[in-house]
Amino acid sequence: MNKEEPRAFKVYVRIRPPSERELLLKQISCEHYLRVQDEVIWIKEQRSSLAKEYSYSFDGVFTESHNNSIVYTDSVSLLVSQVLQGFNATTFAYGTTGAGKTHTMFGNMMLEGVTESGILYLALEDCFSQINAKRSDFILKLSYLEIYNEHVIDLLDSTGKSNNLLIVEDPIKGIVVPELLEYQISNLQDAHELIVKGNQQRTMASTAINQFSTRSHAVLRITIEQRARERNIIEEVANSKLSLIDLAGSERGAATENRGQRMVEGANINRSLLALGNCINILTDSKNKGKYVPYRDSKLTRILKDSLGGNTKTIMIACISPSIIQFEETMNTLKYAERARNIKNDAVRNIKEVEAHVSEYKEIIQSLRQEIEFLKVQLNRQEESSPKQSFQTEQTSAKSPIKRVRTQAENSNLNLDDSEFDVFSKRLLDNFEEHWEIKNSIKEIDMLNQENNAKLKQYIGQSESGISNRNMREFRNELQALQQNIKENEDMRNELLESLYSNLKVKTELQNSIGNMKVDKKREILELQIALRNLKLEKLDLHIQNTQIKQEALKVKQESEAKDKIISQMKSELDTMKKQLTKQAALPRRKDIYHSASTNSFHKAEDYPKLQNDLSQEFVTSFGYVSSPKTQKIIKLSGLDEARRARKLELQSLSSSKKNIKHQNSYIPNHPGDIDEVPDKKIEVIRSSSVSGSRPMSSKLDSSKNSKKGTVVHTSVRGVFSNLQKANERFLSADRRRATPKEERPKAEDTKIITIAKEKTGKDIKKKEEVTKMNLSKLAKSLNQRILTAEEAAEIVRQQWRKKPTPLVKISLSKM
Ligand SMILES: Nc1ncnc2c1ncn2[C@@H]1O[C@H](COP(=O)(O)OP(=O)(O)OP(=O)(O)O)[C@@H](O)[C@H]1O
Repeated sequence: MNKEEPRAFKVYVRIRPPSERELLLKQISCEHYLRVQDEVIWIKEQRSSLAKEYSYSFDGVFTESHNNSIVYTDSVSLLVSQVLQGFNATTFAYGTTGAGKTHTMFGNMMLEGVTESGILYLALEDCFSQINAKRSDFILKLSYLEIYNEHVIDLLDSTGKSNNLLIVEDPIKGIVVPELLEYQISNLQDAHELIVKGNQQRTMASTAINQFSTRSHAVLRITIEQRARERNIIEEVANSKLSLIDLAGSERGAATENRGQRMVEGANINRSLLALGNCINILTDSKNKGKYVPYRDSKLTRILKDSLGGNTKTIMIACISPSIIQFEETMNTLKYAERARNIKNDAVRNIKEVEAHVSEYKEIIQSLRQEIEFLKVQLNRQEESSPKQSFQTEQTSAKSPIKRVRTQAENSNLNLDDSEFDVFSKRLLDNFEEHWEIKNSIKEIDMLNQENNAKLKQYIGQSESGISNRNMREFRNELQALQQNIKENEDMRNELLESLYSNLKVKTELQNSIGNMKVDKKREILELQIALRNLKLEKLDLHIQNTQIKQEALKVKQESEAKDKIISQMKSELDTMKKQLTKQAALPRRKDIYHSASTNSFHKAEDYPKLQNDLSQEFVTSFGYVSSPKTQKIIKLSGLDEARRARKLELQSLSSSKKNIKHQNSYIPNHPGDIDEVPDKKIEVIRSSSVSGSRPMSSKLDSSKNSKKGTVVHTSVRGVFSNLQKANERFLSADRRRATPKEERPKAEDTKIITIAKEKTGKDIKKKEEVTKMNLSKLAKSLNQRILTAEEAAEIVRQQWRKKPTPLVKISLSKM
């Protein structure tokens, strides 16, 4: 089993051993029906001897010979260490009823005399032993809930009052159930006691398939707060959560033979598993980016939202039966599980979604508040009005689209007994909550489609401006998928609007019934229940607002820190620039020193590293003149454009002060120190550039003006000399610019090159760089010049080197 794979969503399959009943009824023939090969399961159709065999691949497959301990070590154990590093993690067992989910998660803890611990217990054990070995302080809290018939119930609240809790998407903590009880645990024993307590409350029943069938989804959650123990370490707090989930089993009505309450449970279980399947289907297809994921379709998918498309490392253990009778169910589970492997958990997306929800909540709560107000007004009105005003039609509110039609039957005073009242109250609150969920879903779709439409605009803009090198087919597919998703989101929105309409109809009926209630006390209770729900929402709203404010404050703080960093960077750049300018002002003096230090105008070899350092700085600042594309990029990246501009101005003023310098043959001096001292001596034309470089084309052409014979245009120097040669070139380039009067500066020459190149090659050339990209030899030939080979150039350098024992290095070629 590959434990090191970085995927955040992994799927394992577990085949349980055959039960006594299955063996008795000879429903097992594993060798023909199910085959396991490493991480692949082969399943054979049973219809004929030529039946097809299908294969499904997973992150691991466990067979009947693997007990819970092996399953844990090879799959979930890695999650525990990750949770202790600060990651969120979830493990859930999935499968049909009786496939072994509860056994996998709890072992036979639910039964008398535990013989095999489940993954949940093993994970906690591991957690505590790892914590003890760590040098941090941990605070562990445990909560335990079940989702039964679409209600969230706190299994640790023995009063039984926490039976319909709200699920909220907290901007920081992710999915939470704020009213859920959390108990701090400090050892395994504490955890065990709480789990046993919770299990006693869990809804279980006997079905035709499973004697101890769990009829609800159970979510055990451990939240972990971690602080470094050492005092000298900056205090960091890591919060993470480990969720261990035992899902209720999917089931076919016919197979379970369920009736009455069991059937209602089954329908709800199937509904939530169907919703889970729908979410998985959308999340696993890359074409579905931007498509609405209906997490709100069930409480299960709401709770699992973090674990499916969010910032959580998740392991799904799909449990299957070895019985041939379960062929269809096993096939479905395997298909479902293999598909789930493609889920990609994406932390960034999750955070973004959470942020978007905060403002939505406020609006929805506001509208709910208005509705409750309306409800209260209606109740008051009802009290005031005579009971004999029986048949009437009225508008519920100026803004509300619902027309309230009261039937005679409704008007006959409602006298509910206590159990009827409870059912009524439950219907009312369910309706209230459904309303909330539908409205949230619509808001989410609207937001998503807003984003999608903005993307669509971008796509269309792209196609209008023409996609140069992009694969057209790929582009069209993406565009099509986006359009399709927008449309499907719209369809979903329309469906939700219909549901909202039905919800409002039911709500109107319920409101009417409240109005007709005979016993004032009961009416009051209902009113209070609604008010309570409303208050809870307000509390949540405040909490979310508070979190949002904190987040914004944090963002502002981070932004201002980033700004401070930029400012200090800019300051240090400014300092560097100032230093360079000071150096520049002192340059004539430095030239004198260089010159007088060596009678033959060359520097001593030992001066070279220092010189090279000085030169490279000058080279950078005289960027406008020397323009190797790589250097340009580096300079741009380092943000020195500004420095360059300032430097340019400085150079301009320097060169204008030298306007009177007499230049004899070429604008290229032999050496920095030569300009003032030896204006009349024969000046050597210095060429140094790599063939592929874009540098001093201007000098080449200029020097070739008077020449008919092959004047050297380019020399190519490689090997040991190339670095020295480049440094020399930089030196000369920087100096050349300073020494060259404005009118002779390469800019004009660049234009000249381009013009000549254009004439000679017939190509439309706009930039100097383009000239170098052209066939240089062709250009050189047309200009009656030739390019030196690398060997020739190297030889020239070697000769120079031999002649002068301590040269800086330069390639000095006389004009022919
Ligand atoms: N790996 C296993 N080893 C031994 N017995 C197992 C194993 N898996 C399941 N069983 C047994 O099979 C029966 C059904 O298992 P379990 O209750 O775990 O199924 P389930 O998938 O949770 O069903 P439901 O969805 O109805 O709750 C139980 O008696 C259980 O002890």
